[in-house]
Amino acid sequence: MENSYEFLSLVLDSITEHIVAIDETGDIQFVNKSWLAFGNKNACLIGENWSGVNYITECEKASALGDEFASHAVTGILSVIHKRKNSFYLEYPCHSPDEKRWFMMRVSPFRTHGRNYFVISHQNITERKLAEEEVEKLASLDGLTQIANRRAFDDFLKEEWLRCFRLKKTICLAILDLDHFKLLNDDYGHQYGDQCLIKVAELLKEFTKRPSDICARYGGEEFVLVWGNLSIEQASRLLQKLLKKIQDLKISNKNSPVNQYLTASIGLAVMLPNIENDEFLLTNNADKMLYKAKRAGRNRFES
Ligand SMILES: Nc1nc2c(ncn2[C@@H]2O[C@H](COP(=O)(O)OP(=O)(O)OP(=O)(O)O)[C@@H](O)[C@H]2O)c(=O)[nH]1
Repeated sequence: MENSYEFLSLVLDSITEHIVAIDETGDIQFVNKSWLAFGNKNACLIGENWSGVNYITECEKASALGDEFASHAVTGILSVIHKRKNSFYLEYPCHSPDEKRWFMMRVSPFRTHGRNYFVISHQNITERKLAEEEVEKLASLDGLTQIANRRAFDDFLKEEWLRCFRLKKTICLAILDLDHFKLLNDDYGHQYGDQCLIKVAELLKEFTKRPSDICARYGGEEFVLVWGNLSIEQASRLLQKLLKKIQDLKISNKNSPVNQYLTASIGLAVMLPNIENDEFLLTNNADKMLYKAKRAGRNRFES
């Protein structure tokens, strides 16, 4: 009984991985129940009518429609069929309209009755992928304010700099430092200070909404904003508004010589990326402008 076709196909039908076996030409020879059930649930073109269907041709059709993972799958399957690789695996997204899903596809060969066959299995790896996404997100966020941290900011700036270089567009960078924050901490306590940092970060998000923008906690009571493809005039208008909005938060800082409410100083720099400058120079310039704003009396921006 244990060696019978019925017994073995029941075993294959009981596992959750979607399994399909093909021959050297790509023609489907066997599918398990999970593979059929997934196809039926997801309106796949091949269902119960799998006999005589060529798996590689179907992947090529999907690839021609722009599915880049189908194209990788074809390359991988052929590399095992042509013995360039012993096995192949590929992780790919397969999101449905209402849930995120990822699968891992594995291709392994076997030989029987003088012919070569290939098992292609698809395993749902969504749980692992979601956990990885969460870890990635946590690693790029500042723990207190939940906006980007310095590391994520550095990565973003590098990318955005290159993008503006290619597009020949200016990029603006502003470093914002809260004024007399030490007095605020001393007068109202560190926890109050923490809440203020959270409120300011929330506000900065409002000013950096495009995909080419970012706000980040640069360290302590210092924040940084980047706007790709923005002119200095546009950035200046945004910063005027931002300075006002920070004061409008009405966060008490009673002993500040600048204002009874929390204020900020900002250094703004703009550059048209080219081969003679880089993002570090942009940051340095903004830093110098911040210093100028502090010396000029705070609660202002300089560029
Ligand atoms: N509550 C809180 N305070 C912080 C945090 N990080 C840095 N600080 C405080 O921010 C203050 C920064 O002080 P300074 O560098 O002297 O600057 P400042 O008092 O803001 O003065 P200016 O920048 O010159 O206007 C220090 O008291 C730090 O302890 C934080 O995460 N939470």
